[in-house]
Amino acid sequence: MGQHDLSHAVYEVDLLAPAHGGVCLGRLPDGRAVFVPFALPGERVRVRLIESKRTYARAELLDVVQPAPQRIAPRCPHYGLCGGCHYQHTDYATQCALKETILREQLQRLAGIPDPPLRPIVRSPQPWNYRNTVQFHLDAQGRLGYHRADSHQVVAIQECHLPEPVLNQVWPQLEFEPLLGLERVELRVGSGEEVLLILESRDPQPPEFSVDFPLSAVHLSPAGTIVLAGEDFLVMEVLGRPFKVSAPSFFQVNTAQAAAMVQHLLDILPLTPQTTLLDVYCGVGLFTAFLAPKVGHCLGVEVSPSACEDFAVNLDEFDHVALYQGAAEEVLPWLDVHPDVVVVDPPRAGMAPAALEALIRLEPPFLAYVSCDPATLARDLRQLIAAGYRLVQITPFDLFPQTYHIESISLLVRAA
Ligand SMILES: C[S@@+](CC[C@H](N)C(=O)[O-])C[C@H]1O[C@@H](n2cnc3c(N)ncnc32)[C@H](O)[C@@H]1O
Repeated sequence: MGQHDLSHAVYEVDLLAPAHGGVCLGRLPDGRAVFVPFALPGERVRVRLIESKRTYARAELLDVVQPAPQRIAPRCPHYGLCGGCHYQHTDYATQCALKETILREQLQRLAGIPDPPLRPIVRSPQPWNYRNTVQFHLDAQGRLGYHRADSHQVVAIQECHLPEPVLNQVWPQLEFEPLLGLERVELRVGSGEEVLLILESRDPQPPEFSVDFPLSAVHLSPAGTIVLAGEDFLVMEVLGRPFKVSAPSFFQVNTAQAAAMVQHLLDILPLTPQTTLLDVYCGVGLFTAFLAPKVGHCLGVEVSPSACEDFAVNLDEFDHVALYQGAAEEVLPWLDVHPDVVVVDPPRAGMAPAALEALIRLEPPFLAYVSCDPATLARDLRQLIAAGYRLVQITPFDLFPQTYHIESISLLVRAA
């Protein structure tokens, strides 16, 4: 609490630009930046400060005094309270335009690229009901909900417009006893509409639940995986190719957009039978499976034991594919290969410094950086550019409509 702590002070501000994180930038009377959620550039809004720092403040939206023409009524009654969606107050075309603007701004300001070679965003074919997976938390009464924005408090929900329709048939039927100690309840749907329920807790004892729907169910705890019903995996199909995805393994949540990203990698990467390809953070082998047939030699790096097991099944037909199980920051420094093409697809935190440094030492001529966070992408691009790489193009893919998340694929080439 310093001299700038003006918590609860109310202001009327004009919003100037969208910013990363689902907020809009305005200026307080003292010139400091203020970030406001659920608003649009060009709007005049009344806000109350919730955090006040020396150089910036964060505020909650009280009223929209002058709305932007792009403002629409949100579809969901939980919008604004539930932390899952950030852009339901505007149409899908505007959401996509906001994401392009934000990505450009992050690349300019954080990566130091004055004129980023940004391609148009690839829109999600479904702006609603596109998620093949959904993760809930339980409130004290055992009801399913999501975290409130910026909080771990659970908002029980009655409807959600992001999961695929099958998931929306199943989750309202799930019933749990109160205070079960479950950390997460996840539902996934496979390409054959089979449903997998994943219950996560620290307690090794599987919880009781009831549902009137044929599904597979597993319990994940530090003690391991217990199959409660059916299988412990799903089959996800992308571009006609099936992928085994076990309960703890990562898979892209928007299947149609996963296919678009695979196709984009096939289009932009120079792959020949002489190419050595390295796929870092390869998961269950989504990208590797489509790129491997084009190259002479292929290596994957992945830390999750479950994803590695799935990778071995999914890429079993290829003799020229090898997998290193371990953290990229531990595997890459010891790798004795000279890849021609590298694909990296790190988690939101971006690449660990040791992984990025080791990657630069491998000197791949071509690098595709698949990112789900523009800020950590920009940070890593700055280092790659300093090491002699040039950003040739970057294409955003909207994997997460109604939310602020921005996926993108950057193509970099190394100066000779
Ligand atoms: C965004 S996912 C991408 C997976 C895959 N490319 C796909 O599209 O399905 C990131 C993957 O990196 C793995 N991972 C996370 N941290 C890692 C690390 N330090 N080293 C290697 N893999 C890691 C995760 O288990 C996950 O499978």
